[in-house]
Amino acid sequence: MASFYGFLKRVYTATHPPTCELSTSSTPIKFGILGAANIAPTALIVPARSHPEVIIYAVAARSLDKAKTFSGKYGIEKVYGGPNAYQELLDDPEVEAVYNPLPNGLHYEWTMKALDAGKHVLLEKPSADTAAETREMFELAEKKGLVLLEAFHYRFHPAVQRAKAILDSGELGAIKSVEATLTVPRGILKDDDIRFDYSLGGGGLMDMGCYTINCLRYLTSSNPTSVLSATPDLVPSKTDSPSLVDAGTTATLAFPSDITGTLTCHLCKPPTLRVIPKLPKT
Ligand SMILES: NC(=O)C1=CN([C@@H]2O[C@H](COP(=O)(O)OP(=O)(O)OC[C@H]3O[C@@H](n4cnc5c(N)ncnc54)[C@H](OP(=O)(O)O)[C@@H]3O)[C@@H](O)[C@H]2O)C=CC1
Ligand SMILES: O=C1OC[C@@H](O)[C@H](O)[C@H]1O
Repeated sequence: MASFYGFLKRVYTATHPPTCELSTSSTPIKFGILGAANIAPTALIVPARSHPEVIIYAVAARSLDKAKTFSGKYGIEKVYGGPNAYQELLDDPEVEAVYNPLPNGLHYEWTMKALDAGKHVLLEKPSADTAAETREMFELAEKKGLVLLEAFHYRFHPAVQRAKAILDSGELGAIKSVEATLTVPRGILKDDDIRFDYSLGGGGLMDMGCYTINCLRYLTSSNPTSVLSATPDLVPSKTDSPSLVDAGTTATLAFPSDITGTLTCHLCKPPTLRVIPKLPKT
């Protein structure tokens, strides 16, 4: 009972973190946000309130009204709105770091522009549509001495780090197989969500699947060598052309040392009560 109470308390504190005074001893890093995205308050604006070393200084949105409403709601000082708003934010010399929560298909373009403008970037996952684009972004950041970080928050969770430490210690013996599952229950995402739009880098594997692939690679400390099987559940097409995006995918990948990794991801999974990790079949 005490641990359940502790769990509720941790969830509450995570969503309602304490606020703090701005640091007087150092100058906080000024962040600008590209797009008034749904995820921005949860991922950055609210958590930043308990970090005196960071200030959310500016937001840019394609509509000035939307940008103003957003900045008013979250107390953001500087507002950019209209078709050139993103570039205007990047041109603002006060902005030192940029948060890029644009649709996946725009990550590469605006991260390259932000790096070109000399800004550090916190980039939403998945970093880009292709490995080549991702490499280019990280190479540019390195060349310019800027920080570019993909927002895989799960990598900072103590539970994941503990699981990794146990596996790395060898106390369970050699890894034989790893499973990673991440799904969104049906009915949460609307049909017009960016996640279902191929032209914006949508798809279940791109959205939830990027976590599961990342997790398999992280826990096995290796990269897959081949795809043993992959079964997409395609979003029904609204036209005569075949659907280009998956709502979800299940795949098994081969890793070095005869390890297999199985991933399951889905954006509209029928409701399930399974939230507790299950033990592997022996
Ligand atoms: N790390 C995490 O836990 C999470 C990460 N994400 C990632 O964050 C990103 C954004 O997700 P989410 O906040 O849910 O998405 P939203 O649809 O809420 O936000 C996307 C933003 O992109 C801007 N945009 C620019 N061009 C377009 C376009 N052509 N069509 C649609 N939007 C456009 C919009 O900004 P404007 O205001 O200028 O109109 C909009 O606010 C995704 O990459 C997603 O994978 C999402 C949720 C959780
Ligand atoms: O963490 C997340 O949860 C819900 C997803 O759709 C989102 O894009 C993802 O990053």
